[in-house]
Amino acid sequence: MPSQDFSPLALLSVSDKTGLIPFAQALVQEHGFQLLSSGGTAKVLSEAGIPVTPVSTHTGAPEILGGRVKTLHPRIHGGILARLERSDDQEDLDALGIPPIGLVVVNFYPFEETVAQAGVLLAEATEQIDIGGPTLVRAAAKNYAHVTVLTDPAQYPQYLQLLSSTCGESERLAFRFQCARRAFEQVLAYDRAIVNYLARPELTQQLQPQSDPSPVQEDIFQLQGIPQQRLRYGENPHQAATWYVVDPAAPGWHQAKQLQGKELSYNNLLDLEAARAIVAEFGPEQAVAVVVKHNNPCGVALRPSLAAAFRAAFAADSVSAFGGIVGLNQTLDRETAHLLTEPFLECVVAPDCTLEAAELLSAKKNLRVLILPNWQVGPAQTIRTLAGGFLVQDADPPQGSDSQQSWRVVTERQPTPEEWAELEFAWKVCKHVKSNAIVIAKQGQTVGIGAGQMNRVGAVEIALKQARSEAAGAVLASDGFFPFADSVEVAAQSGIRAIIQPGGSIRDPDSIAAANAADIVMICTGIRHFLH
Ligand SMILES: NC(=O)c1ncn([C@@H]2O[C@H](COP(=O)(O)O)[C@@H](O)[C@H]2O)c1NC=O
Repeated sequence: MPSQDFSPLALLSVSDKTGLIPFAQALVQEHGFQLLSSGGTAKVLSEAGIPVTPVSTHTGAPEILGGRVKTLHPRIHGGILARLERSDDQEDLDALGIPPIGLVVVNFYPFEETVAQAGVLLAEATEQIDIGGPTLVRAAAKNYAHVTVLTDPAQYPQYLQLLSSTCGESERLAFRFQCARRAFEQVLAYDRAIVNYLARPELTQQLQPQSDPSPVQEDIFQLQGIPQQRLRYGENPHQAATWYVVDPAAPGWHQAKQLQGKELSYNNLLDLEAARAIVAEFGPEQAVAVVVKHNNPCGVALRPSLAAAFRAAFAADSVSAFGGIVGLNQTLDRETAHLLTEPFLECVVAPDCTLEAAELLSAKKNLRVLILPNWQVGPAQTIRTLAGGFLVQDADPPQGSDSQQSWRVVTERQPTPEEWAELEFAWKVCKHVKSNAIVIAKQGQTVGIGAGQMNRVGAVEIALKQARSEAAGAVLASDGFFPFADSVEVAAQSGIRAIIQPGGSIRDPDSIAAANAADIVMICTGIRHFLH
């Protein structure tokens, strides 16, 4: 019998008893182990004539709750987890008379096999979730410095071979470490099988009536970010802020190249993202420019050239555009750069920039100029915090299911092709204005925007006031339905000729009647775009 430099006490607790008897025999007869075992395992061993102490005898605590608690005892876990090189751990063991355990042999209740059978009830499957086994395995794996953990009968011969060999402690430690890693992998796979099973939709029906009638079915949401930049401050100077990136390899602002200008601020990043999202509503075929202020667009324009688009977007509300953030969807050229150098602007972002344009812009040292290659790619989900948690929702996608094909003309007059185009433009912009949102547009340019109002007619009035005489012959978009006919009536008085809105109010007929009375075209999209 080789001499031992580890505890010869082994705990065997296995559901799959394959190879158990010869292995246990070898442990006892050839290597001098004393065996501890849980009920069923102890029975098999003693029937085979192998000396074994039941865990319940060792702990003085009987197995209870029909086997739900067998090995969960400090006399077991203290013996497994003790760091034998530490005198304080040793003192604890001595004080309580706990012998260290050097080998733990466990395999789990066959959960996967159980749930693979047809017609297994949730209650039956739940009983097959092994608690004590993974606890033993995790404890032994954690203390790999002193304990060997075997989780598969296929490991038995290899372990016996190691015991018989003359190899040194470093090789034994390497073996224990490898077994520990394998053990944690098995625990992980076991838990994954449980999670997958519990996610089966049909299980909800099997829940007892006294259980929660609306259990949360979602998986745990894990949010992890890599710090990209400690920002100078947050929304206000007294708020600390950091910018995190979820996946450095995926498209996003971390891939933007800043050609010049001061460091990006928290508010710059928010406004840049708002500008990107608006620009992403439009394809690259036609030039689009947007000026964003406080996360709302104050001017958006669609034109054959980028310079013309910027000129129109800026002119849409040149008062608000002061200090704005500009988003462009085409390569920033010399002509556009020239226009950008005139007003005071905070940032400009474009998918690319010519050398000439970059040179011109360099005269405006403080203007932040960014090149964002994958500007169409936005987040798939959005996240907002609240006391005690956060909310996650799918992003409102650009050019999603909301298209002309699904829209309905609800008025007597049908839109002309030009009106269809104008309404589509206004609708796309309106989606990016804080609710209640109203956008008035004419010839591919916003002329009035009512943002973040607490009542819809108030937003209409603000937008009309800003549009002034331009409202005549313009189109109007509303992000939510009209609760009353008043918004349509006010719009009609200013000469609005077409309206796009989701529809869905019980008073839709009133709004439609008001539109018909004023010869206004109205489209109901069937989809709304609140933005809070
Ligand atoms: N509850 C406990 O304390 C506990 N301790 C060990 N087991 C598991 O019981 C099985 C062995 O039981 P038995 O020796 O009674 O056949 C093993 O799969 C082992 O992972 C337990 N069972 C379930 O959690």
